[in-house]
Amino acid sequence: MSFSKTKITDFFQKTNGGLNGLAKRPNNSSDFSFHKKSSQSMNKNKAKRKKLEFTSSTSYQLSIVDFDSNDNDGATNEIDSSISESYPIKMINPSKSYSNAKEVLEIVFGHRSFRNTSQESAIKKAIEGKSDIFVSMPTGAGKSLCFQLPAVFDNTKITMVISPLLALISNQVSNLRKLGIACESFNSQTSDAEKQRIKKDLISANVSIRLLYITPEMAASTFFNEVMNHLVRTNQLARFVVDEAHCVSQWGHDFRPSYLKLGVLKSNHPSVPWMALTATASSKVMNDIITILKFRQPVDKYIMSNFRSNLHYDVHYKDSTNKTLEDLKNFVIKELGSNDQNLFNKMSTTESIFDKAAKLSKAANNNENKDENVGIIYCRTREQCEEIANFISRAGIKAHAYHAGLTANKRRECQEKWMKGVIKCIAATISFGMGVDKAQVRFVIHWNLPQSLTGYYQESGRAGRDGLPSICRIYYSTDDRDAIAYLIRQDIEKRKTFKSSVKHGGKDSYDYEITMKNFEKMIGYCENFQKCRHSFILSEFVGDENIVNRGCGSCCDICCDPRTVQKRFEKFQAIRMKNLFNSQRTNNEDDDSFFLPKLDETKDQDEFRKKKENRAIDTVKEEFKKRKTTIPPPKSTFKSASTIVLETAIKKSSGKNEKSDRNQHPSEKNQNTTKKDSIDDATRQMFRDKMIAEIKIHLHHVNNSNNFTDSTIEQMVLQEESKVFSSKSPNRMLYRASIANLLKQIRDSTKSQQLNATIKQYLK
Ligand SMILES: Nc1ncnc2c1ncn2[C@@H]1O[C@H](COP(=O)(O)OP(=O)(O)OP(=O)(O)O)[C@@H](O)[C@H]1O
Repeated sequence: MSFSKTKITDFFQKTNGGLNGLAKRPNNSSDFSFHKKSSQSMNKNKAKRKKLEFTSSTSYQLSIVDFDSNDNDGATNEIDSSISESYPIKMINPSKSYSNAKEVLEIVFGHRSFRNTSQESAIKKAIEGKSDIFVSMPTGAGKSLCFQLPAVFDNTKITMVISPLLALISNQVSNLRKLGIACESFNSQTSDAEKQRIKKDLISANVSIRLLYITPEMAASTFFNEVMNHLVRTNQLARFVVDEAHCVSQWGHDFRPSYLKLGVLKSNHPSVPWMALTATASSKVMNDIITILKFRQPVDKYIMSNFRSNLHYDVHYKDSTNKTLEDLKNFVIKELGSNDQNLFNKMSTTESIFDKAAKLSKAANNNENKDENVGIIYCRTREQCEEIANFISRAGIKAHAYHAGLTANKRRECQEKWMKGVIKCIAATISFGMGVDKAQVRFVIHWNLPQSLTGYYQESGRAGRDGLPSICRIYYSTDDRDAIAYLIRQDIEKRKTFKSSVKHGGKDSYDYEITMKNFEKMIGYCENFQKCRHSFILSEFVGDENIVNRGCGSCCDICCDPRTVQKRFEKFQAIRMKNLFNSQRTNNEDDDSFFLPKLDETKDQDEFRKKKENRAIDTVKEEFKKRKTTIPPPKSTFKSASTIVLETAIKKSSGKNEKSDRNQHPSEKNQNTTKKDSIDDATRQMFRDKMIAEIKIHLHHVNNSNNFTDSTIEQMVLQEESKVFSSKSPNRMLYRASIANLLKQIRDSTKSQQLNATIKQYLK
C-alpha cells in the first residue's frame, strides 16, 4: 500500500489534537479471561497484577493470515499460526511506570529470573537507549524478551519491530496481547478498520501502542516514512528492532533483499537506537548486519554460544540399508510410542486402520495433558508428507501431514493438536514450525537433505526447547542430493533470467557461489564421519570456538561412537560406488530411498511399488509446480539425475530396457560396444545436463544468452561431451575428471566475466 504525502498531511491535520484511539478505549468491569500461565511466579503475581491493570472492553480480532493469498507487502506467508478468534484482553495500565527491568519481568511477563546473562544485559542496555545492539542467541534462548521488555518499560514510546514472516508476527502479537500489552501489527492482512485505528494512534501526540510489528517492505513505504518522522519529531519512537536480522545478509540462509532498504531508515533517523536479533549469525553475517543497517559504533554485542548440549545430532544413510523406513518407524515408536503403541498393540488385527486411528485419537484427546512429547519429520514434497504420516499412523503413532495443500483451517487444527500433544508426529514441509514455541519436541527429522547448515541449525533447533534430550537426524541419500542440486541450479537460473536479484555494493548480490557453497557444506556434513556434528554446524556461527575446536564430547553420533559411524559411512560409500560403476542397478537391493512396504501388508505392496516407481518423477513435477513461473519448463533433454535413474529403473522393470542412441553423437556410432557400455547412458546424460545448466548460467553472467539458442547449447554439449567420451572411455574416472575440468573452466570464466573459449567457438 502507498500513501501520497498530501494525503498523509491532510490526515494529520484532520486528526490533529492528539487522537489516541487506544488510550481512550472505554473501560468497563466485565470479566476477562487470561491465558493459562503455568508458572508459579505467574500465579503469585496475579494479585499484584490486578491492582496495576485497568480493564478494557475492546475485543481484538487478530488478522487471519491466509496461507494462499497474495501478499502485497512482501511478507512471506508460509504458515498459518494466527489466532482466529477474538478474545477479550486485559490491558496493562499504560501510564504505569516501572522502577527496573526485574519488576517488568515478574509483573508483566511472569518470569522469576532472566534466562541468561546475555538476555539480562541486552535488556538493561536497551532500556538505557544509548547504543545500537546486536543480539545473537540460539533458538529458544529468549531473544524476543530483549526488545519486548524494554518496549513495555518505555511507557510513553513505541517500538517498531521489523519481522519477515506474517506467521512469526501473528504469534508474537497474539502472545503479547494475552499478557495485556498494547501490541499491533500492520500488514497486508490487517483489516481496513484496524488500519484506521492503528493509524490514528500512530499520529497522535500520546501513542499508546507499545510494540508495532511491520514487514521490511511496509517499513520502506511512504506512509511509514511519514509516521516515523512524526514519531521522531514528537520523541515517541523508542527503537527499531530487526528480528531475524540474518535476512539482511546474502551469507545468511534466508536472504531477503527488502531488508537491505532498512539502512535508509537508520540514516533518516540516526538518533533512534536499533536492535538486531538473530539465532544464526556467522561473523560475515554479523558484519553485514552491522554495516548494512549502518549501526553506530561502538555496537553493543551480546553473543551466546549456539551450542545446545541437549540436542543429539546424527545422520542415517538411506542408501546403506533397505530398511530405512523401518528404521524411521522404530525410532519414532521409541521416542513417542509409549502410550499410543501400547494401545495399538492391544487392538485386534481385524480392526480397520480407520477404527484404530479413531481409537488412538480418542485416547490422545483424553490424555491431552499427560504426555505432550511430539516430533517433526520434515519432507520436501506434499506427497512425502502424506506418505510418511500414513506410514507412521499405521505403526500406531498418531501422525498427520502438514503442507500448503491443506486448507488454512486444517493446518491450524493440525498445529493446535500437535501443540497439545494430541497429534504426536507431524510430517511437514519446512514452513512448519516457524514462530511456533513448542517446548516438548523430542525429535526433528529431515527425511530429505536440507539446503544449508544455517537453515538446518534453525530447523533442527525446534527440538528440545524445554532443555530435555532430543534428537536431530538427517536421512541422507545421493538421489536427494542430486535432485536438490538440480533444483538449486534451476532456481538460480530463473532468478537470473527474471533479473530479480538486486544490485548491492556494485555487484550482483544474489551470489550463485554462496548458494552452492552452502549446499556443498551441507553435503560435507552428511558425508563426514570424522568431525563432530556440532562443530561442523557451529563453525558457521560466531562465538562457538570452544565447541568448534574441541567437539561436543558426546552429543552427536561421531563423538559417541566414531567407529560405527565410519562403518555406516563406508557401507554407504561402497554401495554408492557400486551404483556408479555398475549400470545394472537393481531396484530392491540397494536403492531404498523410496517407500518400502511392511512385510505383513501384502495387499498394500502394489500400491507401495507404484509409489516407489513414481516418486522421483513426482518430486520433480511437484517442485516445478511450486516454482510457478512464466518461463517454459526445461526441454525434455534437461533432466535431473534422479529422474533419469528412475526412468531407467522403470524401463528395466517393464522390460523395455533397450539402449537408446538418443543424443548420441554421430562420431560414436561406430565405436566398439565395450567402450560404450563402460559409462552408462544415464551417467552421460547426467553430465550433459550439468554442462547445459552450467553453460546457461555462464552465458547469462557474461551477457551472451541471446547469442546461443537452446539447440545450439545442446549441440555444443553433445559434441564436447562426446569428445571426452571418445578419448577417455572406458576409464570412467578419467571421463568424470575431464568433464569436471570442463565444468570448472566454465565456472572460472563465469567468475572472470569472460566468455569461455570453448563456448566461443560455437558463436556464429
Ligand atoms: N527469562 C525467562 N524466563 C522464563 N522463560 C523465558 C524467559 N525469557 C523467555 N522465556 C520463554 O522462552 C521461550 C522462548 O523464547 P523466544 O521465543 O523469545 O526465543 P527465541 O530466542 O526468540 O527463539 P527463536 O529463535 O526460536 O524464535 C518463550 O516461551 C519465552 O516465553
